[in-house]
This record gives sequence, C-alpha cells and structure tokens, in this order.
Amino acid sequence: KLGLSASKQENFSEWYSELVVSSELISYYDVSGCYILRPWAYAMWEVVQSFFDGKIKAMGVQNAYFPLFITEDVLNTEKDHVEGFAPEVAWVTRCGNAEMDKPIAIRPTSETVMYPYFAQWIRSHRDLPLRLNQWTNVVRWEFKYPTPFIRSREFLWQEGHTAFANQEEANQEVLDILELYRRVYEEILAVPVTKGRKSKKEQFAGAAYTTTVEAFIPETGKGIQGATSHHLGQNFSKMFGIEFEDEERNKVHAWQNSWGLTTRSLGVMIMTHSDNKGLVLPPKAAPKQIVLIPIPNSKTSDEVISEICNKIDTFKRQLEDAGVRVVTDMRLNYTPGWKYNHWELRGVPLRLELGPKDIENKGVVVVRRDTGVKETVSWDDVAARVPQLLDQMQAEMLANATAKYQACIEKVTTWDAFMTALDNKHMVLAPWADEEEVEEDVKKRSVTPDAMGAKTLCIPFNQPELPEGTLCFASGKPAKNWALWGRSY
Ligand SMILES: O=C1CCCN[C@@H]1CCCn1cnc2cc(F)c(F)cc2c1=O
Ligand SMILES: [Mg+2]
Repeated sequence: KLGLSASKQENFSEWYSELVVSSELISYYDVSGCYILRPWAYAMWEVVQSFFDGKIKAMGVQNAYFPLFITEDVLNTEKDHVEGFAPEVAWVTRCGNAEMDKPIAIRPTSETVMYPYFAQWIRSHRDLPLRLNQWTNVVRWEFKYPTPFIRSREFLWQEGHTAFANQEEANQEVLDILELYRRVYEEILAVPVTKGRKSKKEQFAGAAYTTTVEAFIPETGKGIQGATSHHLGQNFSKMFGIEFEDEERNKVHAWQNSWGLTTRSLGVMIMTHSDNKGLVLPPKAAPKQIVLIPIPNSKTSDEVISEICNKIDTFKRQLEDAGVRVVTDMRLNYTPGWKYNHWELRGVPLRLELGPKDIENKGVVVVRRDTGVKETVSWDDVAARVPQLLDQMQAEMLANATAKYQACIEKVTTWDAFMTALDNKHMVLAPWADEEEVEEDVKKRSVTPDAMGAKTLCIPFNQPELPEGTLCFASGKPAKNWALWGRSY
C-alpha cells in the first residue's frame, strides 16, 4: 500500500505505531514494553552518539563501563530517593533452579553502582575533576502505556557522572552539557527545545537542582523532557563518602553532576517531522541522505540502461566523496513509483532520478522529501548542489518546527486563560509563586474528563519581564518567576 493508513492529524497514536513499524525502525518484542531497534533506527542513534561522544571527549570526559547489577544493600544507599522509584526496579531473584539468597537489581540508573568506587578513587584534589560517561541500557519497569522510543522498559542512553573540587566548575559543566543537549535536538534532530530549570516538585530528588531541555508534540498537546543535566551538590558525596584533601589538606566532599540523554530523542524527532507518507528525516540525522534511482522506461535500450547505471555509480562516488550518505536503488524489476514510495516511507531526505531524457539533457531531477519540491540539476552541479540542498532542508525543518513550537506557547496571567490554553493543546507561560503546593494544586485543578492535569515543564532560563506586584495565576500569591506549564509524557 502507498503511504500509511492512519493519519497524523486524525489518529496520532495509531499513525505513530504504524509509522515506526512500516518504516522498519522498530519491531515489537515478546516482552511487553520492549522494542527491537532495527538498523534504520540504530543508525540514527549512532549519529546522535557520535556527535555527543565527540563533544564530551573534547571536554575531557572519559567513557567507561560499569556493571548492570546492583545488590539490594548498595541500591538502598540512596534509600530515600529509590523508595519513590522502587516499583520500577527489576530484580534477578533466581538462576537456574536455585533461588538466589539475595536478589540483585538491574540498573535503572548508575549512581549507586559508580559512587562507591568514586569514593575509592578520589582521595586528593589532584584526582579531580573525575568525569566519566557510559553508553548503556537501563531498565525501569514502567507501568504507564509504553510507546516506541518515548517510553519503554529498557532504553539506551548515555549517563555522565562527574566530580569536581569546587561548585563553580560543577555549575559550569551543568550548563555546558545542557547546551550540548540543545545542539543535539536543534542542530541534528531539527527539534526546538526550551532550556530551563525543573521545579522543586519535578526535579530529581537527589539533585541540588535539575536543568532540562523541554520539547513539545503539537498533535498531542503534550510536553516531553528531552534530556536532563543535574547538579548534585554534595548530596551524593556525603552519602557515599566521596572526599578529597584540598590544597590546605582539609577533607572536602566533592561537588557532583549527572546528566542523561536517551533514545527517546529519536521518537521526538520522528513525531515532529514525519507525515502521512512516512518518516521525514532531517539530513543530519538520516542514515542515508540521498537515494539515487535509475528510471529507464519500457522503450529504453540496453545500452542507455547501462549508461544510466554507470552515471548513477559516478554520482554515488562523487557524493560520497563530498561526505554525503548515499544509497542507490538499482532494482530494475520495480517501478519508479514503487521505489519512490519505498524511500519516502523511510524518510530519505533527497531522491535523485535519472532517466533516458536526463541522459540526453545531461541533467538529473532531485526531489526533496520534506516539501516534495523537484529541481533539475545539470550533471556538473550535482556534487555541489546536493550538500547545499541538504543544509537548506536541515535549516528549514528546524525553522518550521520552531515556528510551530512557538505558536504552541500561550503567555497568560489568569487561571481562565491558562485552562483555555490547555484546551487549545498548548503550553502555557505563566507567572507563579514557585511553591510545590501551588504546583500540586494546579495539577489537580487542571485535570479534565479527557486530559491529565498540567505540570511545570521548566522555569525557562529566558524569563519574560515580571512587573512588580504580578500575582501567581493560580494562587494569587506574589509571583516569583514565569514557568512553562503543560500536559506531558
Ligand atoms: O537523570 C539522570 C541522568 C543520568 C544519571 N541519573 C540521573 C538521575 C536519575 C533519577 N532516577 C530516575 N529513575 C529512577 C528509577 C529507578 F527505578 C530508580 F531506582 C532510581 C531512579 C533515579 O534515580
Ligand atoms: Mg521515570
């Protein structure tokens, strides 16, 4: 069948589920909430990994690998946080036919795995900063409705864990990493995000503060956390005894950060750009950026067909030399229309068509996947024009998504306007008292028969003016700052 049967506008969740399977990104798996990442999806994760990995290495972060398993005692070092998460911890209780005398947890995150060893390795200020990252999987036995990439019981991520001799360096790294997350979203995935701080209620309980990049899915009207960068203060170094001797030989607890980005980022990109014909991939994230398709017709002679195929090979070489990721589709037993549909479904950004009349005119036809716009390019210009077109597409896809994102933000100061904005499936920028009980109250009061309550997505770093005497939209108390609110994943 051509294209998808469900429509993004009419039935978003059906459209998304059909899309990720028919574009060969995902296969559903025997264990509920787990998915197979097929090569087309994994290649996108590798694009994100190679960008982020290169940047953190340039900052002096080193990759390492820590064990998957955590003993109960060690997991409970972080008791007061973990108990909130306890229902989602997966345990190994048996091997073979023998029950284990002590169950072993599968890592849901690695603080408790790593930090006892940080304590061993860090003795002197000369051992700092210690900056480690690992690219791994984690398991969280979520009970909320699973969604490919967005919410699964096992997912891939990177988790960075760093320790510094002073808070200033740690605070700076939090923001450096958050900027890298923004770049992953905006420069590679062409997805706009808002940088901000999480509220007391929404932050990681173990952190001193949590910063975040927040994305948004207009079709569902729900915000979604894109990635997170926490400053942990000395909370964990006191819990795990991570102390160092400073220059004056005083014993000081280290200042720590932790930060994470997951395969959810791919889901946000897919939801943002794809359409009813299938995936639409920003060139920077696309496993293949152009597909070269010969289009001989029934009257084309054998020697013209071989001319066409040789020319395709030439363009493949030229474009690869220009750093473009190329795929060719030489299956002459399939019609051009069938092949166009096949590659449109997979979201390849550009298609190059080469037929008999193109041989005569020494030209090719290049078609954009995002807009469908066609243009004729002469043979000598292909190697220069294609990279240009890809850059143009990348910029336009981000610009379009950003315009849509901004149009989904309503700035309000009253409760009624707040509720109207939520009913419009928008995010809401509103002045508030910045108190946990106000957030609890808003969550309860904004529940409707067919929609969950709203929470704060973040307190944007970029704050609008807050005139003296401005009141909290929900409590009437003096407003402290503007928060971005929304329903969320
Ligand atoms: O968010 C990050 C970035 C990467 C490193 N970790 C931090 C904090 C993770 C917060 N968190 C998040 N989820 C959890 C789920 C659990 F089952 C559990 F036992 C613990 C946690 C948990 O601590
Ligand atoms: Mg969670």
